[in-house]
Amino acid sequence: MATATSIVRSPAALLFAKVTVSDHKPTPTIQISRFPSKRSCFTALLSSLHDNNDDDDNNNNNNVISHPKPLSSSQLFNSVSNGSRLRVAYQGVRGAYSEAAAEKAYPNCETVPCDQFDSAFQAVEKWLVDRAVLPIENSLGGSIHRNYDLLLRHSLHIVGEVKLAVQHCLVANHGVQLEDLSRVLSHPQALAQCENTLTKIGLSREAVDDTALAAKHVALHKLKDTGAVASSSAAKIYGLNILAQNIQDDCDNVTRFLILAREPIIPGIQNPFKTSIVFSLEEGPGVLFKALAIESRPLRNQPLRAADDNNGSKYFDYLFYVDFEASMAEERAQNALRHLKDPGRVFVIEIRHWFGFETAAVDSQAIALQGNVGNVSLWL
Ligand SMILES: O=C(O)C(=O)C[C@]1(C(=O)O)C=C[C@@H](O)C=C1
Repeated sequence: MATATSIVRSPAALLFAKVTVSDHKPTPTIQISRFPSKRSCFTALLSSLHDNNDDDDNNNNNNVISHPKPLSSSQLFNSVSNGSRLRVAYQGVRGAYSEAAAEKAYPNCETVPCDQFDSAFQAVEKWLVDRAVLPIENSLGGSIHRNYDLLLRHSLHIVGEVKLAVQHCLVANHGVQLEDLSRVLSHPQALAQCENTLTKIGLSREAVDDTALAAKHVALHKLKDTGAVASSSAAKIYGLNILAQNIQDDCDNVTRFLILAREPIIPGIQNPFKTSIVFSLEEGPGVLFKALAIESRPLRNQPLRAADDNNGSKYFDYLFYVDFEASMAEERAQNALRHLKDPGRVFVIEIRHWFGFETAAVDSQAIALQGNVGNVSLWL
């Protein structure tokens, strides 16, 4: 029944979670200093969501900036959702994979770009949007540690998941050839997913907040020596040329996104259900093994994907994330959790959270908000 386990070190600033789905190491990244830091910018209003007077962009503009500005934390205090269409927050700018994931989850939704993951969480909490769709793991790059951390810091509920096949393109301005490029910009996960290809081409890599932002930057600044790893839709939106398609190191490159809402879903048994739990353990040899040696685990012959970090574990507390394919409305899931919490077994210190979400149906609240979208499927 368990499908995934990852281990996250706390405190959050020292997150080193990983899932052993690949031996790819994330590419070391450098933040591009020319990009204004939006992390500390708490001043704009929601009206500027549709405002074209973007600082960096406006000075260098061509026609690529007539898109909503990403929502930043300040806007969260000054605006309200108009409640007409389902509004779904994602991190990034237009053309990011996260936007595609949001549209896959809710085809008729209004997607709302956010500058940071944290802004997307806050946008839901402050009723600016109805849902957030955020990446949590990728089949090549591993866990998105920041979102594991934010899940614990915020009080949102996982109400669904959506998997997106991610096919990266190498994009550049028209007239620029592959041999003109010396560097490439993208999201660190995207750079990691294309590591072999980029190394073969011999491009230096620089990280930005999302793939579409990389494409936008290349277009706005009319860069001749720099390309971006981004989606074909980002290339289209920002008027770039696709130099190479499907450049990820493995053609099966899938990112799993979580769908977050203010209200939890009531566990049911009609549809396939997943439950996510987060717990901490006492230190000691074999405690994780004992915790997961749940007799009621029906698929106990299936190996768990587990990640461990051998360095210095005594200095950190660890949190364990486990997803299992069962609903808390089912006895077997209740037994599994009871087993984890069994005082006779003492090693589970606390179960911090659990989230239940359906894996085969659209969340019904969203259907009500969206109107008639009965044929929508959230799942691959
Ligand atoms: O940069 C984007 O376009 C994103 O949506 C982010 C993100 C990620 O965080 O993993 C999403 C999917 C891909 O795996 C690459 C990047």
